[in-house]
Parts: sequence; structure tokens; C-alpha cells
Amino acid sequence: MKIKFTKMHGAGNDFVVIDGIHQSIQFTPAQWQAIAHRQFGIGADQMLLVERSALPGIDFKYRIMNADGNEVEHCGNGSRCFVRFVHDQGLTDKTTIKVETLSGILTLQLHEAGRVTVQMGVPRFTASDIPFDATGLSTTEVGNTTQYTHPQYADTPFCVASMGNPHAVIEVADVETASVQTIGPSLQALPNFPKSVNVGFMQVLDPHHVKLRVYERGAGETLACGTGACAAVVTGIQRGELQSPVQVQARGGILEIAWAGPGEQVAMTGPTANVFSGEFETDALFNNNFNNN
Ligand SMILES: N[C@@H](CCC[C@H](N)C(=O)O)C(=O)O
Repeated sequence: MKIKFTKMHGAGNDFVVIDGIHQSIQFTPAQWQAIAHRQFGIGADQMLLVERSALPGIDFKYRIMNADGNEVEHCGNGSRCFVRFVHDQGLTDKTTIKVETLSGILTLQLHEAGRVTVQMGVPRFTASDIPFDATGLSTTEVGNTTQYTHPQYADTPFCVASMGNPHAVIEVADVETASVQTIGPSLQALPNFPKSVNVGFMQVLDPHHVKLRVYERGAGETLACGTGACAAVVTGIQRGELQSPVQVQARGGILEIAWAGPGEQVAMTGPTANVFSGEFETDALFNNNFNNN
């Protein structure tokens, strides 16, 4: 079977986007993983599957699969690319779109030049919402939030937040020299995070500007992470170090994050880009058997 797709990115976080309205898509996690593979597949941090929503008043449903093939709750950069995709494909002419995701209903606004603002949902900080278990960790209160330290990683205390998906945020002096590739997977593997975690490394430049790198769950370090940018900014505001709006400089581009405080939605604005469109043959791609090579 031939499947049409579009390769897109949002600030360098790249996606294979598939219309699941006009194509019947029922892939297994291993098949999604094959699509994401950088050598044997198309290559992507995440895959986005666009479907119709069964909910009244909701325009679409979109599903997110990490590069490891697992389905996840939320993807900030992906939600911007999703809006651009449904417009470019003629699936809607609305500029304000409501979409169903595993993390709830999102409202998205398409602007000129492919920029998109997404109401990313209300951040949550309670352990069960993340989910997170603080057993064995020491705690320090910083501003209006709690910072946790694992005895094995005493130099990298972190705050936690849920943007629908789980995040830990570490403040670092210099994001370029931060131990992203070692601390990221180490924190992800802790039993304190039963569903693993996206690990952000944030350098505060001033109350309105930060630099950020994120080691994502199921994808490794990406060039930008939208939900990671939101989590970093809300924890920074809770710590008393940041003030809304905050410009987040990721390696792949800039995201603008605004948050009025607890109980309010986080607004994220950023770019989208089309890279190319094409089609793949499922028999060929799924029989590459890359795990055995
Ligand atoms: N890149 C995304 C986040 C994708 C999901 C994440 N890796 C997870 O497992 O929760 C973003 O832009 O938010």
C-alpha cells in the first residue's frame, strides 16, 4: 500500500505528518518506529496522524507517536505543524481550530507566514498528574515550587511539571556544556518517573529570555520541544526567576511562551515549515528489518 505523507518541522523538531482521514492508517509501534528511522525510514522525531474527531464542535483529532513508536499525549511543535498541514491539504479553511488530543482539547490559531499560536493547556504540578513519585529524593522550596534532588545526581536538582506530558526541568549555568546526553537518559530511567519524562536543561539569560535544550522521552535530544519550552517557562515563573512573556531560544529556533499564572493556559507561538511531500510503500519500508542489521 502507498501512503502519502508530508515532512515538516517546527523550530527543527521534525515530523512525518499523515492524513488519516483519506487514508486508512493502522500501524503498529514497530511500524511507526520504522518510519521514524533516520537511515532505514523517512526520519522524524515524531509522527503526527490527522483524523476526524467524533466529539461535537471539535474539528480534528490528532495523534502523536514518538520516534520509538509509542503514542504520547502532547506535542507543542507538532500541534503547530498539524494546523499548517490541515490548511495546506485543504482539510479546513478555518484559522482557529479545535483539536482533540490525548491531553485534551487544544485551540490553535494560524497567523501569517506559517506562524501558529497554540493554547497548550493548563500546566499541572502535583505528583500524580505528572506522574511522579518523590520517594528517595530530597526537596527544597524555591519560590512557589519544589525542587527535587536525587542522591546520585546531586548536581542537577530539578522541578517537575505536566503539560499533558511529563517534564523535569534543570537549571544550568551554560546550556551548551550541560550533560544533556547523560543526565537526560539517567533521569528518564528513574523509578520516580513511572511513565518516563522529558528532561529540559534551561539557562536563564534574564527574566524574559532563556536558552533550552530538551532530551525527549522516546526521541532523544531534539532541536526544540514545544511542551518542554512551556514546562521550562512555567517552572521558571514559579521559581520567581522568569516573567511572562518569555522567549525560549532552542537550538532549532525561537518559541514565545506566555503564561498568566496557576490555573491559566500556556500560550505558545512559533514557526512551522514544510520540507517535502511524498509517498512510501508500506511493504518496502516495513520490511527493511532495520533492527536486525
Ligand atoms: N517534541 C514535542 C514533544 C513530543 C512528545 C514527547 N517526546 C513526550 O514523550 O512526551 C513537543 O514539541 O512538545
